[in-house]
Amino acid sequence: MKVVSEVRSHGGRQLVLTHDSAATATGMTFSLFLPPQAEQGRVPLVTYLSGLTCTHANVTAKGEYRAACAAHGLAFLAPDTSPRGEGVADEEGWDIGLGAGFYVDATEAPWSSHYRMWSYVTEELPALVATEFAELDMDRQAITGHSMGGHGALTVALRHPGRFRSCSAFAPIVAPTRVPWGQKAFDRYFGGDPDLSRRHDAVALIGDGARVDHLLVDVGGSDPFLDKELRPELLVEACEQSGIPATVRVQKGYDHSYFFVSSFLGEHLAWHAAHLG
Ligand SMILES: N[C@@H](CCC(=O)N[C@@H](CS)C(=O)NCC(=O)O)C(=O)O
Repeated sequence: MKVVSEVRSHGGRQLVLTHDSAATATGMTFSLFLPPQAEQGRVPLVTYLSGLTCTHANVTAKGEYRAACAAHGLAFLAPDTSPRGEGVADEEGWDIGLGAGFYVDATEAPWSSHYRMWSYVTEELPALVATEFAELDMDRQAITGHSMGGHGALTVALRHPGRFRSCSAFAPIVAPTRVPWGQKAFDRYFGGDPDLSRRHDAVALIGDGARVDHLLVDVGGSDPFLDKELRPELLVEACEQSGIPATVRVQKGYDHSYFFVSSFLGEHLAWHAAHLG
Protein backbone atom coordinates (compact mmCIF):
# COMPACT_ATOMS: atom_id res chain seq x y z
CA MET A 1 0.00 0.00 0.00
CA LYS A 2 1.25 3.48 -0.88
CA VAL A 3 0.25 6.90 0.37
CA VAL A 4 -0.66 9.05 -2.65
CA SER A 5 -1.37 12.15 -0.58
CA GLU A 6 -1.86 13.25 3.00
CA VAL A 7 -3.23 16.58 4.18
CA ARG A 8 -4.27 17.94 7.55
CA SER A 9 -7.97 18.84 7.79
CA HIS A 10 -10.23 19.58 10.77
CA GLY A 11 -7.39 18.46 13.04
CA GLY A 12 -7.27 15.03 11.39
CA ARG A 13 -5.56 13.38 8.42
CA GLN A 14 -7.11 13.09 4.96
CA LEU A 15 -5.29 10.31 3.16
CA VAL A 16 -5.48 8.95 -0.38
CA LEU A 17 -3.98 5.49 -0.72
CA THR A 18 -3.32 3.00 -3.47
CA HIS A 19 -2.66 -0.75 -3.39
CA ASP A 20 -2.65 -3.86 -5.54
CA SER A 21 -5.96 -5.61 -5.13
CA ALA A 22 -6.16 -9.40 -5.24
CA ALA A 23 -9.95 -9.20 -5.61
CA THR A 24 -9.96 -7.04 -8.75
CA ALA A 25 -6.44 -7.95 -9.98
CA THR A 26 -5.82 -4.22 -10.55
CA GLY A 27 -4.45 -1.31 -8.59
CA MET A 28 -7.15 0.34 -6.46
CA THR A 29 -7.25 3.81 -4.95
CA PHE A 30 -9.30 4.86 -1.92
CA SER A 31 -9.46 7.72 0.57
CA LEU A 32 -9.47 7.52 4.36
CA PHE A 33 -10.08 10.35 6.81
CA LEU A 34 -8.74 9.82 10.31
CA PRO A 35 -10.25 12.24 12.82
CA PRO A 36 -8.12 13.91 15.54
CA GLN A 37 -9.43 11.39 18.11
CA ALA A 38 -7.50 8.64 16.24
CA GLU A 39 -4.31 10.12 17.73
CA GLN A 40 -5.53 9.23 21.23
CA GLY A 41 -7.23 5.86 20.68
CA ARG A 42 -9.35 3.69 18.43
CA VAL A 43 -12.18 5.24 16.41
CA PRO A 44 -15.23 3.76 14.65
CA LEU A 45 -15.24 3.44 10.86
CA VAL A 46 -17.92 4.67 8.45
CA THR A 47 -17.64 3.27 4.92
CA TYR A 48 -19.15 5.40 2.14
CA LEU A 49 -19.89 3.75 -1.22
CA SER A 50 -20.11 6.15 -4.15
CA GLY A 51 -22.44 6.30 -7.13
CA LEU A 52 -22.22 5.96 -10.89
CA THR A 53 -19.30 7.73 -12.60
CA CYS A 54 -17.52 8.38 -9.29
CA THR A 55 -14.11 7.51 -7.93
CA HIS A 56 -13.07 7.99 -4.30
CA ALA A 57 -12.38 11.60 -5.26
CA ASN A 58 -15.96 12.87 -5.69
CA VAL A 59 -17.05 12.48 -2.08
CA THR A 60 -13.58 13.34 -0.83
CA ALA A 61 -13.73 16.71 -2.60
CA LYS A 62 -17.46 17.47 -2.43
CA GLY A 63 -18.93 15.45 0.45
CA GLU A 64 -18.15 17.96 3.24
CA TYR A 65 -17.94 15.14 5.81
CA ARG A 66 -14.76 16.07 7.68
CA ALA A 67 -16.22 18.56 10.17
CA ALA A 68 -18.82 16.02 11.34
CA CYS A 69 -16.26 13.19 11.41
CA ALA A 70 -13.94 15.32 13.53
CA ALA A 71 -16.77 16.37 15.85
CA HIS A 72 -17.91 12.78 16.41
CA GLY A 73 -14.56 11.01 16.16
CA LEU A 74 -15.39 8.95 13.06
CA ALA A 75 -13.04 7.60 10.41
CA PHE A 76 -14.43 7.80 6.86
CA LEU A 77 -13.45 5.31 4.14
CA ALA A 78 -14.29 5.97 0.47
CA PRO A 79 -13.45 3.25 -2.06
CA ASP A 80 -13.60 3.49 -5.86
CA THR A 81 -16.68 2.22 -7.73
CA SER A 82 -14.98 -0.16 -10.17
CA PRO A 83 -11.65 -1.62 -11.17
CA ARG A 84 -9.69 0.50 -13.64
CA GLY A 85 -6.60 0.24 -15.82
CA GLU A 86 -5.24 -1.73 -18.69
CA GLY A 87 -7.28 -4.75 -19.67
CA VAL A 88 -10.34 -3.78 -17.63
CA ALA A 89 -13.52 -4.23 -19.68
CA ASP A 90 -15.75 -1.27 -20.45
CA GLU A 91 -18.71 -0.49 -22.63
CA GLU A 92 -20.14 2.72 -23.98
CA GLY A 93 -22.30 4.52 -21.45
CA TRP A 94 -21.61 5.86 -17.98
CA ASP A 95 -23.99 3.41 -16.27
CA ILE A 96 -21.96 0.28 -17.02
CA GLY A 97 -18.31 -0.77 -16.77
CA LEU A 98 -15.80 1.79 -15.51
CA GLY A 99 -17.29 3.77 -12.62
CA ALA A 100 -20.25 1.41 -12.48
CA GLY A 101 -19.18 -1.80 -10.73
CA PHE A 102 -22.48 -2.06 -8.79
CA TYR A 103 -20.68 -3.69 -5.84
CA VAL A 104 -21.03 -7.21 -7.29
CA ASP A 105 -18.67 -10.02 -8.29
CA ALA A 106 -19.34 -10.45 -12.02
CA THR A 107 -19.68 -14.01 -13.28
CA GLU A 108 -19.81 -13.27 -17.01
CA ALA A 109 -16.99 -12.56 -19.46
CA PRO A 110 -15.49 -10.09 -20.14
CA TRP A 111 -16.41 -8.58 -16.75
CA SER A 112 -15.58 -11.48 -14.45
CA SER A 113 -11.79 -11.08 -14.62
CA HIS A 114 -11.73 -7.73 -12.76
CA TYR A 115 -15.24 -6.65 -11.71
CA ARG A 116 -15.19 -8.14 -8.21
CA MET A 117 -16.27 -5.14 -6.18
CA TRP A 118 -18.35 -7.21 -3.72
CA SER A 119 -15.28 -9.13 -2.58
CA TYR A 120 -13.29 -5.91 -2.62
CA VAL A 121 -15.56 -3.82 -0.39
CA THR A 122 -16.78 -6.62 1.90
CA GLU A 123 -13.50 -8.51 2.44
CA GLU A 124 -10.28 -7.18 0.99
CA LEU A 125 -10.51 -3.47 1.74
CA PRO A 126 -11.79 -3.82 5.35
CA ALA A 127 -9.05 -6.40 6.04
CA LEU A 128 -6.41 -4.11 4.53
CA VAL A 129 -7.39 -1.01 6.51
CA ALA A 130 -7.74 -3.05 9.70
CA THR A 131 -4.16 -4.28 9.28
CA GLU A 132 -2.66 -0.97 8.19
CA PHE A 133 -4.48 1.34 10.61
CA ALA A 134 -4.51 0.03 14.17
CA GLU A 135 -6.44 3.16 15.19
CA LEU A 136 -9.60 1.78 13.48
CA ASP A 137 -12.03 -0.07 15.73
CA MET A 138 -13.46 -2.63 13.30
CA ASP A 139 -15.99 -3.78 15.93
CA ARG A 140 -17.67 -0.38 15.52
CA GLN A 141 -18.58 0.03 11.86
CA ALA A 142 -21.31 1.80 9.92
CA ILE A 143 -22.03 1.97 6.20
CA THR A 144 -23.64 4.50 3.89
CA GLY A 145 -23.62 5.39 0.22
CA HIS A 146 -25.11 7.35 -2.65
CA SER A 147 -27.27 6.08 -5.52
CA MET A 148 -25.46 2.94 -6.82
CA GLY A 149 -23.48 3.22 -3.57
CA GLY A 150 -26.74 3.41 -1.60
CA HIS A 151 -27.64 0.10 -3.22
CA GLY A 152 -24.21 -1.16 -2.20
CA ALA A 153 -24.58 0.01 1.40
CA LEU A 154 -28.03 -1.57 1.78
CA THR A 155 -27.09 -4.92 0.25
CA VAL A 156 -23.75 -5.15 2.08
CA ALA A 157 -25.45 -4.38 5.44
CA LEU A 158 -28.37 -6.75 4.79
CA ARG A 159 -25.98 -9.61 3.94
CA HIS A 160 -23.60 -9.01 6.87
CA PRO A 161 -25.84 -9.09 9.93
CA GLY A 162 -23.99 -7.86 12.99
CA ARG A 163 -21.08 -6.26 11.13
CA PHE A 164 -22.55 -2.75 10.92
CA ARG A 165 -24.21 -1.02 13.84
CA SER A 166 -26.03 1.30 11.44
CA CYS A 167 -26.77 1.71 7.74
CA SER A 168 -27.96 4.77 5.85
CA ALA A 169 -28.25 5.84 2.23
CA PHE A 170 -28.65 8.85 -0.06
CA ALA A 171 -30.90 8.41 -3.11
CA PRO A 172 -30.30 4.63 -3.18
CA ILE A 173 -31.24 2.28 -6.00
CA VAL A 174 -33.36 0.06 -3.74
CA ALA A 175 -34.56 -2.58 -6.21
CA PRO A 176 -32.02 -2.92 -9.04
CA THR A 177 -33.76 -5.97 -10.55
CA ARG A 178 -36.78 -3.76 -11.23
CA VAL A 179 -35.16 -0.63 -12.73
CA PRO A 180 -33.17 0.05 -15.94
CA TRP A 181 -29.77 0.83 -14.33
CA GLY A 182 -29.79 -2.38 -12.31
CA GLN A 183 -31.24 -4.55 -15.04
CA LYS A 184 -28.57 -3.40 -17.48
CA ALA A 185 -25.78 -4.04 -14.96
CA PHE A 186 -27.02 -7.45 -13.79
CA ASP A 187 -27.63 -8.50 -17.38
CA ARG A 188 -23.97 -7.75 -18.18
CA TYR A 189 -22.36 -8.88 -14.91
CA PHE A 190 -24.49 -11.98 -14.15
CA GLY A 191 -25.94 -12.77 -17.59
CA GLY A 192 -29.25 -11.88 -15.91
CA ASP A 193 -29.04 -14.87 -13.51
CA PRO A 194 -32.16 -14.35 -11.36
CA ASP A 195 -30.80 -15.91 -8.16
CA LEU A 196 -27.57 -13.91 -8.19
CA SER A 197 -29.47 -10.75 -9.10
CA ARG A 198 -31.87 -11.27 -6.21
CA ARG A 199 -28.97 -11.49 -3.77
CA HIS A 200 -27.97 -7.97 -4.82
CA ASP A 201 -31.40 -6.36 -4.58
CA ALA A 202 -32.17 -4.75 -1.20
CA VAL A 203 -35.96 -5.00 -1.50
CA ALA A 204 -35.74 -8.64 -2.62
CA LEU A 205 -33.30 -9.45 0.21
CA ILE A 206 -35.71 -7.99 2.77
CA GLY A 207 -38.51 -10.00 1.16
CA ASP A 208 -36.34 -13.10 1.58
CA GLY A 209 -35.85 -12.39 5.30
CA ALA A 210 -32.67 -10.29 5.51
CA ARG A 211 -32.79 -7.60 8.20
CA VAL A 212 -30.95 -4.56 9.54
CA ASP A 213 -31.67 -2.98 12.92
CA HIS A 214 -32.63 0.43 11.49
CA LEU A 215 -32.27 2.56 8.38
CA LEU A 216 -31.95 6.25 7.59
CA VAL A 217 -32.54 7.23 3.95
CA ASP A 218 -32.72 10.63 2.29
CA VAL A 219 -33.85 11.25 -1.27
CA GLY A 220 -34.12 14.54 -3.12
CA GLY A 221 -37.67 15.54 -4.04
CA SER A 222 -36.39 17.01 -7.34
CA ASP A 223 -34.06 14.09 -8.16
CA PRO A 224 -34.57 13.33 -11.86
CA PHE A 225 -33.87 9.62 -11.22
CA LEU A 226 -36.40 9.24 -8.40
CA ASP A 227 -39.33 7.56 -10.15
CA LYS A 228 -37.52 5.53 -12.78
CA GLU A 229 -34.34 4.32 -11.06
CA LEU A 230 -34.51 4.84 -7.30
CA ARG A 231 -38.11 4.04 -6.34
CA PRO A 232 -37.80 4.64 -2.57
CA GLU A 233 -41.47 3.67 -2.09
CA LEU A 234 -40.48 0.03 -2.67
CA LEU A 235 -38.06 0.21 0.26
CA VAL A 236 -40.64 1.90 2.48
CA GLU A 237 -43.13 -0.88 1.67
CA ALA A 238 -40.57 -3.64 2.29
CA CYS A 239 -39.55 -2.10 5.63
CA GLU A 240 -43.17 -1.71 6.72
CA GLN A 241 -43.93 -5.33 5.85
CA SER A 242 -40.82 -6.68 7.56
CA GLY A 243 -40.86 -4.43 10.63
CA ILE A 244 -37.49 -2.76 9.90
CA PRO A 245 -37.59 0.69 11.55
CA ALA A 246 -36.82 2.99 8.62
CA THR A 247 -36.78 6.76 8.37
CA VAL A 248 -37.11 7.62 4.68
CA ARG A 249 -37.20 11.36 4.04
CA VAL A 250 -37.98 13.17 0.80
CA GLN A 251 -35.99 16.41 0.90
CA LYS A 252 -37.99 19.01 -1.01
CA GLY A 253 -36.19 20.76 -3.86
CA TYR A 254 -32.94 18.74 -3.68
CA ASP A 255 -31.54 16.96 -6.74
CA HIS A 256 -29.23 13.93 -7.10
CA SER A 257 -25.92 15.76 -6.84
CA TYR A 258 -23.32 16.29 -4.15
CA PHE A 259 -25.11 19.54 -3.28
CA PHE A 260 -27.81 17.19 -1.94
CA VAL A 261 -25.50 14.58 -0.39
CA SER A 262 -23.33 17.14 1.38
CA SER A 263 -26.42 18.90 2.80
CA PHE A 264 -27.39 15.79 4.81
CA LEU A 265 -24.17 13.81 5.22
CA GLY A 266 -23.39 15.59 8.49
CA GLU A 267 -26.79 14.57 9.88
CA HIS A 268 -26.24 10.96 8.78
CA LEU A 269 -22.84 10.93 10.47
CA ALA A 270 -24.35 12.23 13.72
CA TRP A 271 -26.95 9.45 13.50
CA HIS A 272 -24.25 6.83 12.87
CA ALA A 273 -22.17 8.23 15.75
CA ALA A 274 -25.13 7.80 18.10
CA HIS A 275 -25.33 4.10 17.16
CA LEU A 276 -21.56 3.55 17.16
CA GLY A 277 -21.16 4.69 20.78
N1 LIG B 1 -23.27 11.47 -15.65
C1 LIG B 1 -24.68 11.39 -15.40
C2 LIG B 1 -25.00 11.59 -13.98
C3 LIG B 1 -24.50 10.51 -13.13
C4 LIG B 1 -24.65 10.89 -11.69
O1 LIG B 1 -25.50 11.70 -11.31
N2 LIG B 1 -23.79 10.34 -10.88
C5 LIG B 1 -23.86 10.64 -9.48
C6 LIG B 1 -23.98 9.33 -8.72
S1 LIG B 1 -25.30 8.33 -9.36
C7 LIG B 1 -22.62 11.35 -9.04
O2 LIG B 1 -22.30 11.36 -7.87
N3 LIG B 1 -21.88 11.95 -9.97
C8 LIG B 1 -20.59 12.53 -9.72
C9 LIG B 1 -20.57 13.89 -9.11
O3 LIG B 1 -21.61 14.55 -9.03
O4 LIG B 1 -19.47 14.31 -8.69
C10 LIG B 1 -25.39 12.43 -16.21
O5 LIG B 1 -24.72 13.17 -16.89
O6 LIG B 1 -26.63 12.48 -16.11
